[in-house]
Amino acid sequence: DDIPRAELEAGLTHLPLSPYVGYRTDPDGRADATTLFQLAAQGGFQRLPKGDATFGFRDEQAFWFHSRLFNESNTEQRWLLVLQYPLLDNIDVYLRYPDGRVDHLASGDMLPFTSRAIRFRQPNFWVDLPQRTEVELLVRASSKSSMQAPLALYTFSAFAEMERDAQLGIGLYDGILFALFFYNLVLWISLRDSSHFWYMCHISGFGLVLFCLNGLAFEYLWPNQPKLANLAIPLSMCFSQMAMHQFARVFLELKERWPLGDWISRGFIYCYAIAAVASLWVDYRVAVQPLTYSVFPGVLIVLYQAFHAIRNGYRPARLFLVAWAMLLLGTAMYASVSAGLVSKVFVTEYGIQVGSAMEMILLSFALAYRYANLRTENERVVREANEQLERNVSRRTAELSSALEQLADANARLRESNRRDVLTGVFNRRHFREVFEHLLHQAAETRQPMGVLLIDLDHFKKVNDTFGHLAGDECLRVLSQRLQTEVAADNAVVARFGGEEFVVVLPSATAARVQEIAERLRRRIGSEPVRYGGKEIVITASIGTFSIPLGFSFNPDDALHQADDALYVAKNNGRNRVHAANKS
Ligand SMILES: Nc1nc2c(ncn2[C@@H]2O[C@H](COP(=O)(O)OP(=O)(O)OP(=O)(O)O)[C@@H](O)[C@H]2O)c(=O)[nH]1
Repeated sequence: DDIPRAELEAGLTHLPLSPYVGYRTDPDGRADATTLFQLAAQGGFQRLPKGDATFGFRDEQAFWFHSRLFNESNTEQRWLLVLQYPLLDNIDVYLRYPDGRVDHLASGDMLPFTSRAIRFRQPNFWVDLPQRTEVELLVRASSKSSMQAPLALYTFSAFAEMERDAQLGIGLYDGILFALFFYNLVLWISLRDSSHFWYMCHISGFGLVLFCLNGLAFEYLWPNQPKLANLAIPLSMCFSQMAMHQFARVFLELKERWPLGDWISRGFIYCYAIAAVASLWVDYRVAVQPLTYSVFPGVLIVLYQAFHAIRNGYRPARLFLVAWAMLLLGTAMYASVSAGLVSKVFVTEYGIQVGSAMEMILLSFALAYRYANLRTENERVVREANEQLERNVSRRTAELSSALEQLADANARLRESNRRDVLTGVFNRRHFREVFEHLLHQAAETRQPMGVLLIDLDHFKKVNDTFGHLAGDECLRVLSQRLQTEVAADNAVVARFGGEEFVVVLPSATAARVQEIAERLRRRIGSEPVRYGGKEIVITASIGTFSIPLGFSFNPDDALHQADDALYVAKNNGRNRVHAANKS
């Protein structure tokens, strides 16, 4: 019998019972207290493994714990026995006093909350420990959840003090979660970014799981519905895991950035949806055990997704990864306790709270960072679009003004070609008429003399007949060039008047000057034969001139008529000569 008895010395206010507890498994759960008290007397109980009542998921129907309590000198006689794990289904406490009396107390989350000594999230019992009396404690615990039965004795005041601190911690934690929840609710409503919505789901799912696990959900949400309290654990686990994967999908933009990772997340989400529905029917243990274990690969895959995103240059994933590492640490610690891998100490028991609180806060930062990132990205896109637009506009403007220039140019050329005779390049008759009218008007106004010459090539029909029409064309071209160069110095206007007939207007020229120029032109035409196709074509011209007397005003038709008459005389007088209308 090497398990020591728990001795309550004077001044002691609380005592964890693990070092003083022996345990025994009850595979079919049918053993009764009387038998177990006998077994205890025979040393049939073992010390706790690693000195700690944490066993993980076990197949045995029940566990029995035995301890001898001896109030040696403590003035406090009424103690609170607390079972510091809220998820045990049934707990039976038997106290055997020296006089043979056995008290039986029952609690656990399969009984309504009111069965507890104190309304508190962990099962608890009043235990009378009179001074200098050994009381035997026998506890039967059964659970479909992980088997943990850390027992402790508290005086009422010590319990109140301990609980104050614990409630403060829990309040702080839930306060952080509530604040982040509502903060992101506001962000979601105002920004309409679904990542905030999934973050809220992630927070509330996670918070709900912890609320169930630490017994507060049973205490505050459904104190009289033990069944619902038990069902809430697998359901909230499924919900929190679905929200976690969905949040990761949205935050890390997996659909666009890593479709395979997206598919894996969706796979997890579908599995949890099925598990949630299944947990309504299947046994609690069957549901919770795989769910607890599935948290490991689930969190790891999200961790890997974050790594993947960082490797592909997605900056917001960095903070996400740090946040996730915190959660991973906390979750791993908690799950390890549940699985009985590590003992229950502060860091392992509250690691999940600390880790997840850090995670939630960091994720909130990550969301803000992501938002800022998106905004900068949007601004960049808008700026680039604007720059592109400006470039396009100035290019189009340049194109347009060049087109306008070309058009103006083409218009000018068109206007010019409208004035010119196609064959010879000198002004055509229509333009000549406009200019002539203007010049006549100007001459009358400024009282300047002016001359007009009508030049008709002699026997041009014969040229065509002899040398061909193309040769005739060449003659017309060459002669009109000669006319132009000959009178260029006199500001003269040269135009083709008809087939082989030209007209020349000489502004400011006196009658003598008109005669002189006409004579010069006639000589120039006749003196130089036109060369075409190796042949020399001699051409002469008859010219009729009309000098407008000073101070007289003529209309174009009358003036031309005068010149034409003179030309007619020149022709009749034998051609190749000049005749002035004014002389006749
Ligand atoms: N090759 C060519 N011939 C032209 C053109 N325009 C008119 N002619 C010819 O010029 C000739 C003018 O003939 P007519 O009016 O009889 O006068 P002509 O033969 O010059 O005789 P006179 O004027 O009396 O000396 C015609 O045979 C027309 O075919 C042209 O653009 N090119």
